[in-house]
Amino acid sequence: MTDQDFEAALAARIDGKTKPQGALGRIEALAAQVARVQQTLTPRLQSCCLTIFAADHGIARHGVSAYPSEVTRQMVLNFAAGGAAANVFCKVNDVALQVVNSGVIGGRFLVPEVRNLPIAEGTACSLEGPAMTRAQRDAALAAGRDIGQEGAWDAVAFGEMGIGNTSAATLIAHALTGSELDALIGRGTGLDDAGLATKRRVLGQAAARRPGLTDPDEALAEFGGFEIAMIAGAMLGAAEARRIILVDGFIATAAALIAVRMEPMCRDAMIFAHRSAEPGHQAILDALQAEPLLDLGLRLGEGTGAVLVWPMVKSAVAMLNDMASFDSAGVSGRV
Ligand SMILES: Cc1cc2ncn([C@H]3O[C@H](COP(=O)(O)O)[C@@H](O)[C@H]3O)c2cc1C
Ligand SMILES: O=C(O)c1cccnc1
Repeated sequence: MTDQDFEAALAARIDGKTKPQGALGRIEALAAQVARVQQTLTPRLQSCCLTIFAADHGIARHGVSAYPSEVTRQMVLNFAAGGAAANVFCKVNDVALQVVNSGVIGGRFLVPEVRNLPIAEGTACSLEGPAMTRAQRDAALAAGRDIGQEGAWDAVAFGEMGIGNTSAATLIAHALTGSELDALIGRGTGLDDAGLATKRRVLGQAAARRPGLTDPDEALAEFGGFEIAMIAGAMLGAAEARRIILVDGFIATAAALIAVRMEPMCRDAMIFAHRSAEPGHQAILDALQAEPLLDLGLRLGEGTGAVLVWPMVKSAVAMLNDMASFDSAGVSGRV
């Protein structure tokens, strides 16, 4: 079947369902996207796995977050114990969850629920030099790519935990979108006005080290985090495996922009879940020409927003597969 024939058959199948044409709005577009990714008019969308990547950030020593770096490790143990927002949302929505130590300060985790794949115990501080070496970046991308391809999941979501990672994502967004740095900086975990002023000063100094940087590989090494690099790699791997990728908030979307700049085709597999309350998210979404499904004022990360849209995407595919057509149900068409 040619692409044109496939598109015509897909449109006919959706328009033939027992509803006024277009009446399921963006649910129809979602169903069509999944059909295109899987290259079938009868896509399958049964299983989803959220992988949360966790890592620490050298820049967090400079007062850019409302919380200390120790929270990264403490939250990983909370994920392992099942107590975080991401755990609760996964359980309710039948999404599997795994946690990866991409580079948390304090060494390996000794609980079986955490996969230890650390690149180092946190990045270097991007105020002083590159956050990671090129070798570390490439190792993180490769580890992520493997995770994006493993298993038999129909859909995947990627979350993150890393105190200071709104700073890393903001610096990446500045480099890759060309938006003014100040317009991208937000309060992250809830900085007060003094904290926000500090964050503006610190990020301004870090960005000034590499003015005019636009290359995604370079931006990732200069400003990234190990969790952000692994998410970008995982998205590349998942797209290659023709999996649907549910893209979470500000940090996950910054990783998505890196992945798309590295390999534009992977954009086709991405479903953008929600618009984060972090102000820089919109600029990244614009750069990706993405209109997210939800706008709930979320500003948590962990993959929480991505998991919330899983039932919606599954519903779209059920519409395509299970809903009756005018013909099959004997319902009269338009006059
Ligand atoms: C208890 C707690 C749970 C979290 N879960 C996700 N984040 C989110 O907040 C952090 C980014 O914000 P910033 O750049 O301001 O540090 C990341 O760890 C992100 O995953 C959390 C933050 C905290 C404090
Ligand atoms: O939208 C996000 O991903 C986000 C926003 C604030 C803090 N952590 C994550």
